[in-house]
Amino acid sequence: MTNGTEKSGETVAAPSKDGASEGVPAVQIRGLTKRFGTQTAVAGIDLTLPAGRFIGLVGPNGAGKTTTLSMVTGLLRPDSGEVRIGGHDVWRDPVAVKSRIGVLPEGLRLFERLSGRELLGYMGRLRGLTGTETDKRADQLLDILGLSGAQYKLVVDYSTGMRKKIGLAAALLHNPEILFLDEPFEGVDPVSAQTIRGVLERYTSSGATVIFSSHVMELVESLCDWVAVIAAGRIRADGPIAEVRGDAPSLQEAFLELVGAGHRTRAGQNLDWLGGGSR
Ligand SMILES: Nc1ncnc2c1ncn2[C@@H]1O[C@H](COP(=O)(O)OP(=O)(O)OP(=O)(O)O)[C@@H](O)[C@H]1O
Repeated sequence: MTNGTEKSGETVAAPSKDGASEGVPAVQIRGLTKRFGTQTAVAGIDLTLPAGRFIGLVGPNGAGKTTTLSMVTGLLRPDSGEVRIGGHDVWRDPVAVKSRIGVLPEGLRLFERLSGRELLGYMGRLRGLTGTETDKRADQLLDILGLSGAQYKLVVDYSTGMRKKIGLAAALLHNPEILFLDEPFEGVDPVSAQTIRGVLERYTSSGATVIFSSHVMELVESLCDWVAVIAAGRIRADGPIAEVRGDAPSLQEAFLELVGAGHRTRAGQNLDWLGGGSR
């Protein structure tokens, strides 16, 4: 149930005091599909993700996580289906959607010949912030993400973890309502991971929504309060973590059962030639 109103087929969010949408789900996906040649990457996804949650999208390699996130954020056109962000259709109302979201895509392409500082300056202008506001926010983000010392270095010379962090800063600069992150912790050292975690927890504690994809179940279990499990382009389970975990001892165990990979955990038994001893 929402407290939004219907207007020419569009769900309009009832604005709260701070202008955020109340009651309307962060993301509503209906019948989403995508094929690449004969390969079906996303095979008809229906999913509603609530606002104000820390949400993990988990699934094995090739499950369709990146393809789904790319379509949800308007980076890839679906073959069929519909996506609404905060009640706005991603393809019919892209400006309303893009002003509300921040995205850290997989394999993020950045402007390599700008310094980290210049990149944030450019993103701030693109997002309609004043120079003064952009500078203030950039200073704070660079500081908290430990990038102040590297702010004048060209992005092309950044390490993998530094690229994730400057990408995150760029995605957060305009204070979006919903943040989409594709594998934000991959290639990130434990100290930087802790920093990113702190920033995201601060962000969600004030009512914003984070949706991120990951393979690391322990991370999802400790960070998220909501999870969607995807395998072979379909949603296998979604809901509050405790509900999806059910009676399983951990989310990892529940995940292996849900994606039908329980038997593969014993697959190493067949590799009797591998390891020390005869060559
Ligand atoms: N541009 C493309 N061209 C052809 N096939 C693609 C393309 N993008 C994705 N696929 C295929 O679609 C399927 C889903 O890929 P996707 O990258 O969405 O999975 P994923 O869950 O993000 O995987 P991973 O965890 O390994 O990153 C895979 O079988 C992949 O090979």
